[in-house]
Amino acid sequence: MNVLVAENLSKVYGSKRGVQHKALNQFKLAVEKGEFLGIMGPSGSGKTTLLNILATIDRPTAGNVVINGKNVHSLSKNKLSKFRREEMGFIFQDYNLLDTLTIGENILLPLTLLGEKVKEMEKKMVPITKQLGIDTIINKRTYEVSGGQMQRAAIARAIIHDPTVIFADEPTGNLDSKSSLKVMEAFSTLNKIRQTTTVMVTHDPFAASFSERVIFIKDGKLFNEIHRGENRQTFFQDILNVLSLLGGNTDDLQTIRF
Ligand SMILES: Nc1ncnc2c1ncn2[C@@H]1O[C@H](COP(=O)(O)OP(=O)(O)OP(=O)(O)O)[C@@H](O)[C@H]1O
Repeated sequence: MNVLVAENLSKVYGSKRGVQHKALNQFKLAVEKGEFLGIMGPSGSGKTTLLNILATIDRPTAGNVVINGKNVHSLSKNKLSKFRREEMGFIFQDYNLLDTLTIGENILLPLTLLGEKVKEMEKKMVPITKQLGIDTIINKRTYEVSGGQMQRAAIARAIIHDPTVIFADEPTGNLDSKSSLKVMEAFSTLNKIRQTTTVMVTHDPFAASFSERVIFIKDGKLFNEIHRGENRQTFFQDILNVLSLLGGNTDDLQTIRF
């Protein structure tokens, strides 16, 4: 069953000089329930534009996004805010945790906004923080924990209200290779256990190799897509092969971790 469908998405940006740029061109995408999808492509290919439109942060020039049967860009402002709170989770490169709250309070934020009882909230938090290996740091502040721990807390926050879909934007962008491994292992395991649909944009082939399918974008269009088999290492090599065919910004390949 598809929980996220994008139909013929186009995005045209205008420039000050009146020149138009087509960042997305009739883009189609269908994501199945529980799938972990990676989106890759050279700098400027349209990844962020696509993620922002899917996550309702930006609007398409043409086309539709249907999540859980709802045409999200046609919802009223109030209905869209409610939909975002209940059905979406977000993970950002720079974690976006609030420094004034403890790690636990940050994780519980989506449930606090939904008005859940404290006991219920804590019951939900325990298995998730254990799974992510951050159950011992919930009373700490952000400045007392590492980047990897902050990103695992951000993952817990994104998943705690059981959203229909999680959108992740470069989740390993600020992490070293050891932390990236821990974060991606925990993230993909949690995604499998809870069957939470995940859409992740990344430049990092190592992070992408934890997805079940990777789509590659070039000039606002689908360039290729590959599926993971049993072996993550083989998938990693397959991703590198497509990236070398794709060309683009060679800086992207300098961050590769083997
Ligand atoms: N607000 C905007 N106004 C005008 N052009 C834009 C705007 N946002 C993006 N673009 C252009 O649209 C194209 C796609 O940009 P986008 O940020 O989606 O690419 P990307 O694949 O995410 O790149 P990167 O990997 O560098 O983040 C680029 O050519 C970019 O310059």
